[in-house]
Amino acid sequence: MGYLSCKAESAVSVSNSQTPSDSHEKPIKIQHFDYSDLVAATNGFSDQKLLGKGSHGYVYKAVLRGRLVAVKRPSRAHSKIPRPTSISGPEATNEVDNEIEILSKIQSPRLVNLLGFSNDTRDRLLVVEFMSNGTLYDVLHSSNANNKPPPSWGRRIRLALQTAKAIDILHSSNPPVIHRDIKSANVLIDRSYNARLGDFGLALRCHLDDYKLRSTPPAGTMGYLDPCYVTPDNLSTKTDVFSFGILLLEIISGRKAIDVGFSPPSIVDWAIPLIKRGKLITVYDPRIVPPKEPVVRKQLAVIAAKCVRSCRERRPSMKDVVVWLTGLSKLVPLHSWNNFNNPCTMVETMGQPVESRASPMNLKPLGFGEENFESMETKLARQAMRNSRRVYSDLGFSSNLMELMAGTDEESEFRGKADGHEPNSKSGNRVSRFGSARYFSRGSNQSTPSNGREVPHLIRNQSFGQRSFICSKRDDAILHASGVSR
Ligand SMILES: Nc1ncnc2c1ncn2[C@@H]1O[C@H](COP(=O)(O)OP(=O)(O)OP(=O)(O)O)[C@@H](O)[C@H]1O
Repeated sequence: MGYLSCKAESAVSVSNSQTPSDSHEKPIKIQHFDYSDLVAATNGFSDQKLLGKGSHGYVYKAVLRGRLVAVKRPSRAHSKIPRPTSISGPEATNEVDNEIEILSKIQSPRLVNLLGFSNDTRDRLLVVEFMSNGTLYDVLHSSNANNKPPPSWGRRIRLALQTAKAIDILHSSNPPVIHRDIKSANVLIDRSYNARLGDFGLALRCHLDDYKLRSTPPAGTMGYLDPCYVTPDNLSTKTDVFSFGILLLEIISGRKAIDVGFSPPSIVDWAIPLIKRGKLITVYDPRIVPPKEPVVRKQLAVIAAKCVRSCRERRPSMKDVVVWLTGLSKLVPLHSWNNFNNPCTMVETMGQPVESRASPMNLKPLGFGEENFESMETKLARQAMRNSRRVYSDLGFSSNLMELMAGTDEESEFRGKADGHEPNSKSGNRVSRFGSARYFSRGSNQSTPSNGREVPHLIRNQSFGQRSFICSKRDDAILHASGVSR
């Protein structure tokens, strides 16, 4: 096939000298596979081995050298035509070499990593890590068809965070990599239900002033494409930030980026006016109860709104997004996404939808490749969870929230509320901290150290004594909750 180039070979030699982003993972040595071995491993590219079909070609399941892998084969029929749902970028034929070139220089547990490619230059095949749990698109939009419950909020935030980390890794590499095709169909779910970013066919690895960037026509997928990206020199990392914002809206709402069943069909045109008017509940996926914690509800929506700002200079960096989502992941109870110890008790305790009980997403133990989210506080929180306690952890998150919610025109409707939520504020909202909780009685700035006493249940014991959690304003209280309660 005419699209083959020697770029892949040179990329491999570079790759072996690279260290992966996560030092605990062994670097993958990119291998050359005999074309005939790949044909044999896919039973001659049989339908039984077919995992899926994209606009660039077909993906097959195979076992190679004792390892389960995915083999990507560009379609000749599609090799010369643009992606059907995409705005045309480089020809599909170049995407294979592009993917090899990019992925051989960057490896991470947050990416669908390249394992090798075929040595036959007429039919270049990519061998990448096998992702056994489909795509984020499937998780969000095919759960009804598969008779699977939609993912819990804890799970969704975690998938969003892992995707954000993947993009941040790309943007932080030198030279930066701009993915250009961030979408839920390109986020794959591995065997431990972690999100991994894949499909680097359109990615560009270059500095912003490189000729390569300035000479590459805009590309991406309709519904996710940054409206600012109309000429090559408009490309920046903020282009990916916009697409991530769309993906986050998709995670929040459970609706597709473009869905003619909605008016307006574009998710951004539909969701952002609702968010600006403070109608957050309307934006949340109707299939499950929205996140209980108002701060989570607000902040998820605000992060998405910030990412899709029309002025790209005002969009956050992916690093900011990672920090914010990390804060949120710590506010959402661990057991809504890690409830394998006693799922039923936890689901009932937390008032999460009952369907979560049956969810393999929720019941599957987190295993190999799991992100190490366990700071000291979350370890304590996990311990508390085993004792059927409710856990929150803020880890200084409140200040991020203030920064996030205040000070911008777009979020002005949140500003008043955010001010009222300031920790230790005169409004008397209490603050508690795990292990050394300080209770603030309503209407008082006097605090009392907890000396390790247990904090009563925030929601159930609404009339708990003088040192209450101001349960009549429990939403406010939750905002700063960082303690453990029974
Ligand atoms: N590494 C993988 N492991 C398991 N399944 C995969 C893997 N990569 C892709 N697939 C499956 O193959 C399908 C097609 O993937 P592919 O990347 O070719 O296209 P896409 O991203 O869905 O669409 P497009 O190419 O238009 O962006 C995916 O939807 C997924 O179901």
